[in-house]
Amino acid sequence: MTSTDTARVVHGPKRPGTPALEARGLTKHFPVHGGLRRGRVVRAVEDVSLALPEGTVTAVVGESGSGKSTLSRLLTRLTAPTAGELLLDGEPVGGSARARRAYAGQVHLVLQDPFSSLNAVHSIRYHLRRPLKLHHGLRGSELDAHAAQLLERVSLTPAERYLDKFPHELSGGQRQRVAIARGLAVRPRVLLADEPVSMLDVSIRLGVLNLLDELRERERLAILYVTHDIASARYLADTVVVMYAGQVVESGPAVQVTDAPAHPYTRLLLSAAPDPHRREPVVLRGRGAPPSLIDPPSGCRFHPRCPLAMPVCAETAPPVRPAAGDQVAACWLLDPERAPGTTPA
Ligand SMILES: Nc1ncnc2c1ncn2[C@@H]1O[C@H](COP(=O)(O)OP(=O)(O)OP(=O)(O)O)[C@@H](O)[C@H]1O
Repeated sequence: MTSTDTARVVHGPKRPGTPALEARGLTKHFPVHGGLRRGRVVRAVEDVSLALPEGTVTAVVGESGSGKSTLSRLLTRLTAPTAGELLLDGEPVGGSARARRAYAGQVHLVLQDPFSSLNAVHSIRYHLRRPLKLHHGLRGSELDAHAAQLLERVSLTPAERYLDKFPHELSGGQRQRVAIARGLAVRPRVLLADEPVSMLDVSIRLGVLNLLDELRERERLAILYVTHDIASARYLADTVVVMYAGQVVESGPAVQVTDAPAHPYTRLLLSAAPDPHRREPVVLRGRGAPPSLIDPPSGCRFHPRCPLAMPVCAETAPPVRPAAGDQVAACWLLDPERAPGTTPA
């Protein structure tokens, strides 16, 4: 592969066949409504192309404000894109109400805070029976049998112990499992998990990550794992996609990206030693701040913070280039003609 500035690079696990979900050139600009910058836009996500094949986990990592949540909301269609398109099983996703309902059945969002998605006044039985009724038309004893199966699929066993409990009677990890079980009731093919463990105690995070891994393996789900914690991304994901200031700066096999990062920003993320007790979004203090997404820096958006920046970095955005194998990065250091120690032709 040579410079890829003319061809669009699709980030995500490399698997033969059609991905369950694919994003092409997803872009989101939020209009600014008040203040001095009224009429301008926040460039939250810029031209992101991503493929999520079944049976794989793709992690999107980056510090606070890098656009991770906006990307996952674009993938759920909760946010309308400024540009770009989504393909489900290779077919462009339609805009009709029917197409939206079908999409919502296939692509499920797992929220950070399971409390916000479970209703305190209803039992677990109610939460699980409802989607089974609405989406699959189940009735009577079938409902309880299927609700119990859902709990077993998320390792809440014996199911009878949980069915009549209320959300507040469960631990955070158990609530997240119930929220995932309820999502599974609709039989999705894609799970979008946005910081699914960041609000849980450290001791139970691994259990929920392992559950996601089981679902990937056993049910062949395509999973997007959004996190600020690059160490957990390495643990769970096949592929890591690193975002900075709304753009993908690097992607590739998780072990490769975390063992031998090609982009200086990925190195910076890795050097901010992951604190497993961290609950708040990661901000890399002491090394400058992420840029304004209303007036992003010219050239490479990372150049004002980059310890290795060259003059070209402030002038021209770097194309995405191969680093090693399936690992790619958008950095001028990967250009043999620009890297330090070489003489431009
Ligand atoms: N509805 C909105 N209107 C205007 N700007 C928004 C909106 N939603 C997000 N943004 C802006 O888009 C940028 C990306 O935000 P986003 O929440 O996607 O980042 P993130 O990486 O998920 O951060 P965090 O980890 O803190 O949630 C930020 O500058 C944010 O302020």
